[in-house]
Amino acid sequence: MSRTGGRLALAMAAGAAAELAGLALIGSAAWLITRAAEQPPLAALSVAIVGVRAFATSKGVFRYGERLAGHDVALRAQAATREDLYRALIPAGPRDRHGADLLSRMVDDTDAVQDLLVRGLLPGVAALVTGLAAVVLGLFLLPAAALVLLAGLVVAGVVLPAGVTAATRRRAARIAPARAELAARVADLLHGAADLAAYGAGGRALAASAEAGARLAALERGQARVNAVAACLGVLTQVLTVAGVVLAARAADAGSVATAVLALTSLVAFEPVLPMAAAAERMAGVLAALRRLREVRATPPAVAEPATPRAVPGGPLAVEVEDLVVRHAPGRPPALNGVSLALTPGRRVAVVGPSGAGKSTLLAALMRLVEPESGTIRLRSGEGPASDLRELPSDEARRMMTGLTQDPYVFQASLRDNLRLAGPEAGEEELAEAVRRARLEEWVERTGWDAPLGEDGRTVSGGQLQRLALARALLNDPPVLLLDEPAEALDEETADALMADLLDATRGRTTLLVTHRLRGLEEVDEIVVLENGSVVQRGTHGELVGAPGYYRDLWRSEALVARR
Ligand SMILES: Nc1ncnc2c1ncn2[C@@H]1O[C@H](COP(=O)(O)OP(=O)(O)OP(=O)(O)O)[C@@H](O)[C@H]1O
Repeated sequence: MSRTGGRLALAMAAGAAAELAGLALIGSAAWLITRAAEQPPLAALSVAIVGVRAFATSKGVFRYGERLAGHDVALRAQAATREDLYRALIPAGPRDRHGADLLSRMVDDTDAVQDLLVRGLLPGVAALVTGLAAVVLGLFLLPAAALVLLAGLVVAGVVLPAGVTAATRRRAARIAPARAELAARVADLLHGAADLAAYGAGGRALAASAEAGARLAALERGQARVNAVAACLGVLTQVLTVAGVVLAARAADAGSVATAVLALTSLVAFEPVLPMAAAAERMAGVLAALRRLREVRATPPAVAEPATPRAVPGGPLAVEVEDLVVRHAPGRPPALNGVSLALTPGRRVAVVGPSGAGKSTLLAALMRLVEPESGTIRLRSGEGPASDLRELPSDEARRMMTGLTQDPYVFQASLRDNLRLAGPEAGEEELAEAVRRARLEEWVERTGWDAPLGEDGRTVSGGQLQRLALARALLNDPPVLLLDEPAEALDEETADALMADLLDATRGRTTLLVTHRLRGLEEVDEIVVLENGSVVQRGTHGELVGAPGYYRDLWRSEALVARR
């Protein structure tokens, strides 16, 4: 048996033993009290007295053991499920799923795994064992009473839970998505607070959240009503069964001792059985949650990992992109349509083009975040043979070619830790050097290395954010540096200063720079102009401004803006 199986068996055994001890405690106590009323010699009661003490103590010990082992196994199972989800999500990427929905799956739905064990399986086993034990005891004392008890237990433990399941199955399947919807609305309210306030749309967004909340509340109220009715019916069944047992004992003239033992053990036998109706309701939700988790696990990875990965080439790397075609979804026009370019060690290539031309898609293909439909990306070190990027493990490929992403994220951590993310081993000297090259030292001097940076980087200006991201990229120092729109969303002056510093800092590094601004590109070795996923022009800045086309037009309009 696996270790988890062993722990589960231990928890089930402890739970059943605790319920059995409870049953035996009540049975022996009932026998002791009624027998004592007949005033027998004390010796006739001594075994029962010891029994009562032993059962009372052992019940607590077994209950403690069950809680310990049960929660241990449940929390381990929950942790393993979360780990499994992370593993499934990392290669798939967050592409099609809303963050809040994923978070809700990660938190609420994985709780379901815990409930499956703690509120489903373990109490179910304990209820079954206790019910059977009570019926067997009844059979020895009075078969007719045992049959009444059996009927009552079947109603409370099987019929009622089945009824609850039937009444709530459809609603339960809607609760998890409704909770995810509410989480998504609340996340929108939080993250979009500034935009909502700017356009006076806060009221509508709040109303939409309130509606989502009301939908969830209505579903949960419906569930709660079914639960309440089931709980009432359960207690009614318990009372009627005990009354039936007493009547059967009276009719058979069983005597006061046997009647008391039968009545009280019947009463206690219901204790673990009654929560089964509520457990059935929860199990319907648990099954829906498990289905949602399966969906996430079944998300195919964004890129296929090689069956037999090749070793990553060492030393300075050349990158050869040939006839690359990338389509984001079947049936959509290709985002890249036959792109070829070469990056040789120490050279800088800039990719420019209008919005939607495919620039970010090219970087995504280089970072192995999307699977090309055709064409190749090869890495070559020195005179050695080239390796196809697809033959390398994808995280190794990302280690070789990475850098400044389009939306750099600032973590809620100190400035130092935000930088260390890209170089965990970096010493103070290296951190200071990266900060100096990204021209951030003045800011760092002012704020200090340990200054906490706020959520979503709101304490950081746009220019500082891009420089922070550049410092990270320089610290990480990959063989091939990729820079995606580093001057995006900056004002002219800040963008000019950043581009000048960036071109300074990347001199002599193998760099692919995606940009929508042309100023400074005199410095790069080659410029590739992309339009509609294809290379329409390539050359140096001097060559491109001399030829009609997108580059010259943009250059002229930039010059006009600069002159104003
Ligand atoms: N994840 C995606 N799923 C579907 N289509 C996508 C995805 N990412 C990009 N596209 C589409 O692919 C095309 C190229 O997009 P890409 O982001 O590469 O352009 P870009 O040149 O980087 O644009 P920008 O300068 O605006 O960032 C666009 O038509 C875009 O709508």
